[in-house]
Amino acid sequence: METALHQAYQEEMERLDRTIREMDEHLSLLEAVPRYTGHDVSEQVLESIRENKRHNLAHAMPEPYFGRLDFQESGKPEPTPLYIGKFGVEKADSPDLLVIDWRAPVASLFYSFTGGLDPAAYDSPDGKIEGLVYLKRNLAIRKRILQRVVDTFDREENAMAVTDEFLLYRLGENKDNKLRDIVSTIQAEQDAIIRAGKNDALVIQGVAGSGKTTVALHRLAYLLYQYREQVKAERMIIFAPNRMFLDYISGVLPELGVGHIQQTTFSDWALDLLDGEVSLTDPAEKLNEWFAVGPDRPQADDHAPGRLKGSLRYMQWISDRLDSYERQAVPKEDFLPWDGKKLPAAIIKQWFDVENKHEPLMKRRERVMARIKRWAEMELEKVWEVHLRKEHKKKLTSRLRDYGKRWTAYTPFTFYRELFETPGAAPSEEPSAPAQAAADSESPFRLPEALRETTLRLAKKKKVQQEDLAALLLIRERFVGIHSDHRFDHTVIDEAQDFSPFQVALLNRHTKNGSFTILGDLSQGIHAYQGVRRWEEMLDMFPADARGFFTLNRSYRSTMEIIHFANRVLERSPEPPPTLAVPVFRSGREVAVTPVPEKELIDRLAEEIREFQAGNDNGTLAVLTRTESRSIELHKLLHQAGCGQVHRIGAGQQHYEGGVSVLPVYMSKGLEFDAVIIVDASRKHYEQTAWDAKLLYVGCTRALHELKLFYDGEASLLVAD
Ligand SMILES: Nc1ncnc2c1ncn2[C@@H]1O[C@H](COP(=O)(O)OP(=O)(O)OP(=O)(O)O)[C@@H](O)[C@H]1O
Repeated sequence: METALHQAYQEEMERLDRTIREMDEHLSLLEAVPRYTGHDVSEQVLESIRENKRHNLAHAMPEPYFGRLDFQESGKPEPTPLYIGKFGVEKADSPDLLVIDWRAPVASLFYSFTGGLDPAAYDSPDGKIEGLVYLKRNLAIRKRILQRVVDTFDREENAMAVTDEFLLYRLGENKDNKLRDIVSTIQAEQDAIIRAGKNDALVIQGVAGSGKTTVALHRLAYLLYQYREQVKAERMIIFAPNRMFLDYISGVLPELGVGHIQQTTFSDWALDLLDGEVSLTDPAEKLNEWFAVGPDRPQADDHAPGRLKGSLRYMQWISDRLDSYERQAVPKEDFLPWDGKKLPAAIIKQWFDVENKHEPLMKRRERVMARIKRWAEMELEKVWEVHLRKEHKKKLTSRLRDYGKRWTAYTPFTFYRELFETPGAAPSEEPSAPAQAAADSESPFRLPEALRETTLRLAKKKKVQQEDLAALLLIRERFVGIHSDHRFDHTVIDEAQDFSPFQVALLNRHTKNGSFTILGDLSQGIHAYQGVRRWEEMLDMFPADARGFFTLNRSYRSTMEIIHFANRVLERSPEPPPTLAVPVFRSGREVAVTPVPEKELIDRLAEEIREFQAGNDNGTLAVLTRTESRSIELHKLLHQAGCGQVHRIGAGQQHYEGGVSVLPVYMSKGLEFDAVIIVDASRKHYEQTAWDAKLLYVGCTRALHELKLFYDGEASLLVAD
């Protein structure tokens, strides 16, 4: 066995030497060709191919490949060793490949092959290709030096390695402040998602740490490679919960050689489209209200404002209002440019309804108004008497102005605000167009009076809440349409359990062919006042033959001890989930639930932080609090206790710095830390409710290697022995 390993190592060293030499030579040849900057199109194309090769060679050189698969295609005399890397690399003197891009069809075998002597197959552009796998080998190369060789399958022994040594090695590493790529250790169930067809809306339910975010980013890189003629990076978009999270994931795509993909939050994107017409209320206010401790917290049921305004019924209600407005927008009176001349209302309506039918509403209004003016001017030319014509002209100008006033030009916000002006949406004496429309509707949807009042009160200050944004964008779409710059080839929604069906339906209108990757975890649905309860709320929006539902149950982030502990928290919830996370076989320290009286807390935390910093150079540690005010308090006290650099993460945070951080649990969602200390894990702070269980679950599953919980008084029933 030892000799076999030694031989394999020797063989791979030689192969690596040859590969790097060839790559060096190839790069030198390409560098020797002067860069073309002229206007000849075919020369430009050749230059861009050369530049792409230079880029790939330069980026691939330090770690040219990470895997080898010996595959004998049916009908071929012998197996061919295929080397798989982050970038495809051609030989200098032929189009043959030295290294195969991980996204190429044949490379899928490296990920999907899980052992056995039976033929394996992959989908190529020419159809299914079958053959036999002889060897699957992982290789770690760092800075051009071969460091490890691990065979996970050898046909002669017909055995798949029991544990994926390579995966465990990667998972055991400490993490810094950025998420990393996983190309060398993508698992079969993740690969199936990454390579799923472009024109499907994929919804992925994955337990905490199952690689959802990572997989979604790899999927983007795959789509760009596989459908390079149809999708462009600039027309792909990732929606994430906050800017700090975007900063945290920002390294993965460049590592995969992919740039220029739009990355935003739904609020930022919406406010940008609304051209600064409205602003949002401070999100911290809402978070503090929803995440308050004890009876002060509002009920997060279907009547919560976010659930109501995020529902498809609300979307329908807005849409009905717009339909009604469309039916009634044209004034009912004829247009009289001057006494004795008339443009019948029926004709104006015909211009609006038929001739400009496919234009958005405000454009139609503009066009029809211009046409009325043209008509009147032509009529004016027929008047020969000069002084009469002058008089008519004057009249025309003022009557056009009056007519325009009767046909209000709304902005998305002014239209939306008017919907809330009439109590109970009942018609007033002189109803405005939207209020009249609201009254006319047969839709059974009624907005609760209190919500109407709050919305109106804020609107008077030109403020809205996050849950109003989808409605405003829907109105905007009907008023001015969607510009091609705002249509996406593919849309990723991360932490989608916190998105509302209305938001997804709206994004669907901006996304070509329903091409989506929607990922989340219902067990982490801590924003229950706005998010979904069941994935069907989103899935049902897409045609049955153009959607896919995947589940990821293996958790890669945390040790077995942490996952088992976090699972127990969910099991003690009044609403336990149907499936729990399955950890990979990686063992670490036991989770500690320790009583720490309040007066000793700061000293104890300071000691933990110092100990951690002494043993972990670039490690990350998080102190997770139940509320934001508590994190402000602890941050200050730790600072006074001389704890050095401790970052506080609040609602408006833009960057994640790594190191030691203090933050409320709800802000930690999506992030991960080498070690986590949850403070206030007491009965008072975490009750045995479904929501608190989710909150605590999120906190526990942020830890990679070590988890501690401190409580004062009685431990929460969710974690007590
Ligand atoms: N196949 C893999 N190989 C190596 N590491 C992996 C693999 N899959 C996931 N990981 C690691 O597991 C961790 C969790 O990944 P990620 O954040 O993408 O999961 P998630 O499902 O989005 O988590 P959460 O829902 O808890 O935010 C990351 O450190 C990631 O690098």
